[in-house]
Amino acid sequence: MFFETIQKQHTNQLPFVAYRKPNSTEVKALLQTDDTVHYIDDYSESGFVFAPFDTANKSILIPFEQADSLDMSYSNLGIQARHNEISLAEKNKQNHINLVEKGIQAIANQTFKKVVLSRKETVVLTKFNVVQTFKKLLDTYPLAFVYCWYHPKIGLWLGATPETLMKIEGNQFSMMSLAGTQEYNGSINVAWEDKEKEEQQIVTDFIVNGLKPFVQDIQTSDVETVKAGNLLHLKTIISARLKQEEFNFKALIHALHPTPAVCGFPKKAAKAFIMKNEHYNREFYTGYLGELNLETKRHPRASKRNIENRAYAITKKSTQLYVNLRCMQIKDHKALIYVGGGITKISNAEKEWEETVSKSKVIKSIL
Ligand SMILES: C=C(O[C@@H]1C=C(C(=O)O)C=C[C@H]1O)C(=O)O
Repeated sequence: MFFETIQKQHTNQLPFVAYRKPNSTEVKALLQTDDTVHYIDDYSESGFVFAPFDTANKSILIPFEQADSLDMSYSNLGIQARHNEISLAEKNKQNHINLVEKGIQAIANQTFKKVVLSRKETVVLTKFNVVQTFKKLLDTYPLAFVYCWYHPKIGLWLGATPETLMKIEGNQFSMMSLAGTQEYNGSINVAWEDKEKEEQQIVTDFIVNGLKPFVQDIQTSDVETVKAGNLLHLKTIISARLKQEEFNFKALIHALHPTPAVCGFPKKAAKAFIMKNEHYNREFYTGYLGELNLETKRHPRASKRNIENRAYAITKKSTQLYVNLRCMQIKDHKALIYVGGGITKISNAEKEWEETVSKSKVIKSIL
């Protein structure tokens, strides 16, 4: 029923999102009942947010109140997509290498310390089915946040991202610093080079500094190696307590998004370089998505003698946002696959190209 309903919603050209959180067997969906485009204004809204890279553009909301919600238990069928070798257009390669070299030069000129440079790759689809593709992503990437998002006036996006932007529950707050990439070759006990360590440290430092006006008791975990599909990354979790529950969410988002995991440092100079030199529009790639101000009611545990307690429910608000990576947009019978990587002064352009090729396989392998 669940997948048929999504299919029907898509056929009827009505907005929806279907998603599964990392390591979970619950797949949820929100189905909007008309095709209005709802925008985020001050982040007090509640619903599923779909935000672009560029904060100059608006973030879209599927409001919980104006959508039917569905959920189902879905377990991994163990189907693993094959990582086929794909022939690559040489033109893409030269363009990306030129872009990365320009970035390295700008770092040498001290315009910024880090920049994340990306590209878009097109795969022509001979056959495509939205539900089948979503299921393949669910089966292949159980540890990722897997989603399928559709709005007839905006587009169709699917992805399997390894990166959490932020989680807020009551006044508990956490963010992930994820950067540095190498191919997974059977073990996560690997050594990392200085280039990867530095680019990840830049993200952690940026988050810790940017958070200071909003939180207290900041704690930073040890740096860990994590596996995401065919890749390994470096990860740190930064946790803290919000100074107050009614904080300025809009100011927090503007201070932290886009982080140097997807943009660069300092943010303003790196973003200006991206806008000027990438020569394509990232749209929602390297934006973020997820549940915003989801209210859940929990009944306190009542003892047998204390049945009347059950009448009281505690309402909790939670927000869980993910960075939109390892994603694609489906448009005109084509899959547009978005991939990028962090550049520092010691980057090697050829290696950066290969990193984007590895990242593109996450999506290509399920097409
Ligand atoms: C930009 C992407 O990924 C980001 C960049 C990484 C890197 O530079 O090593 C690693 C993880 C992500 O923070 C992408 O997947 O397109």
